[in-house]
Amino acid sequence: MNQQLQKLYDVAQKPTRRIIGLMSGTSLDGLDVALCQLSGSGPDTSVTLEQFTTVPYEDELKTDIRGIFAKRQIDFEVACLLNAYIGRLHGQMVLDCLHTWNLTPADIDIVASHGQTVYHAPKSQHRQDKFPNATLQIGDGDHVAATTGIITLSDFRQKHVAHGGEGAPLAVYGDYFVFSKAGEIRILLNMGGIANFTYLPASQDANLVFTTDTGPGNTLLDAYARRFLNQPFDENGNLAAQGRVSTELLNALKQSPFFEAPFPKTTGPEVFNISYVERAQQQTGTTDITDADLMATLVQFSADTISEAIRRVLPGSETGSTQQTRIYMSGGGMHNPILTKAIQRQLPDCAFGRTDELGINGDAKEAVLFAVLANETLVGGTASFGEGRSGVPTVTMGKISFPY
Ligand SMILES: Nc1ncnc2c1ncn2[C@@H]1O[C@H](COP(=O)(O)OP(=O)(O)OP(=O)(O)O)[C@@H](O)[C@H]1O
Ligand SMILES: CC(=O)N[C@H]1[C@@H]2OC[C@@H](O2)[C@@H](O)[C@@H]1O[C@H](C)C(=O)O
Repeated sequence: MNQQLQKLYDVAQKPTRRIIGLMSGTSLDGLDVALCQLSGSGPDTSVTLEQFTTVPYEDELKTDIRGIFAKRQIDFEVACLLNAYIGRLHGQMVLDCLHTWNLTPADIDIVASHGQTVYHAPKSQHRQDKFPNATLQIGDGDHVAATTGIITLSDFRQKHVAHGGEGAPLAVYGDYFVFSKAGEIRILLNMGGIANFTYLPASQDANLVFTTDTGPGNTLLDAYARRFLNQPFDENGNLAAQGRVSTELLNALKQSPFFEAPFPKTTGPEVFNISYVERAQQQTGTTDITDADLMATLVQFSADTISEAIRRVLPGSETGSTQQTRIYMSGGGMHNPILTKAIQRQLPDCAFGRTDELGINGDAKEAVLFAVLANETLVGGTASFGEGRSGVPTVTMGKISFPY
């Protein structure tokens, strides 16, 4: 037998596995690297986060990625070069982290690499009958494996699409396996570039679990922070705090068909970008509002669309429960007090916390997710979510790259 195959077989049989989860999100802030210890699978998954760091991206890399990111027309050579380059770079970043943590590649069983999303096109967005849902992540897993010498699982989203999903949010698998608790209605709210949540019923009935994107999280805030402040983001919502919400603009921003569509649904900066905001400003004659007012309006837009989506699953809605719901926040948006306070004001009946209180650092949660997904591919694969009726196909994800 190929020795690498034997190694994989051995890893799958170990009582615990050390898996490094890698996530580079739509904010392009850097690579999240989560070293996890995992045992069990499916709802019996147990995960301990041993180490976590975000390796920041150099400005030049951000510019290169932005050249092709979420754009319908791009320089294809750049995409081709970045696919290999990002794979190698992520591999090198893993090696640097291991060095800092006084570990070697031999201490790690698997790398689980999300790659960099460069385009996301669910059918509801591209509207071309003959084409299925589609999504594209680059940073090829073979390069990660060859650079680190560690067996790598990557490109997790394609199997989800192949089984009728939109390729996202994948968080639902990890959220259900790791955070579901009998007797508690939990909502896991992640606020990255795009916001999404997973609904976990108190019954823990997998058929009732579902997940959806809600629309923009930080993506528009970051785009305008770059323009107005020459900063990657509006730290602590400082600029937004100085502004007043324009109700007319806010209402126009909420007119996207995305918000009318039923759950589950996904989106990205392909839809929610500066052009989208500019069109809404032109329609409402608000092109001359101050930078602070625009930022305040965009924060309110994220907060409203997040809370309006969550409200649809609260007691009194179709779930019929009267229990209090606890919302566990994660992702960079949880550090923006203007955003979180606006959400809390809109959902006064909910209790709020962070996933940190469930043992997983909210900044690390998405990287941990990919370690959980890789673990599931190696040792699980049987957890069923109601035959995909909830948009959560029962599949294992990730392609296997041997280093040699
Ligand atoms: N102190 C802060 N004040 C305001 N915003 C913050 C703060 N810290 C982080 N953020 C926001 O969080 C973002 C990074 O979030 P995160 O790393 O979760 O995004 P991502 O993983 O790239 O996104 P996605 O989940 O869409 O893939 C920053 O770009 C910024 O908008
Ligand atoms: C296509 C893509 O990369 N989508 C991301 C993005 O970032 C947040 C939101 O949009 C989410 O749906 C998804 O990532 C997380 C990790 C997910 O799949 O759960």
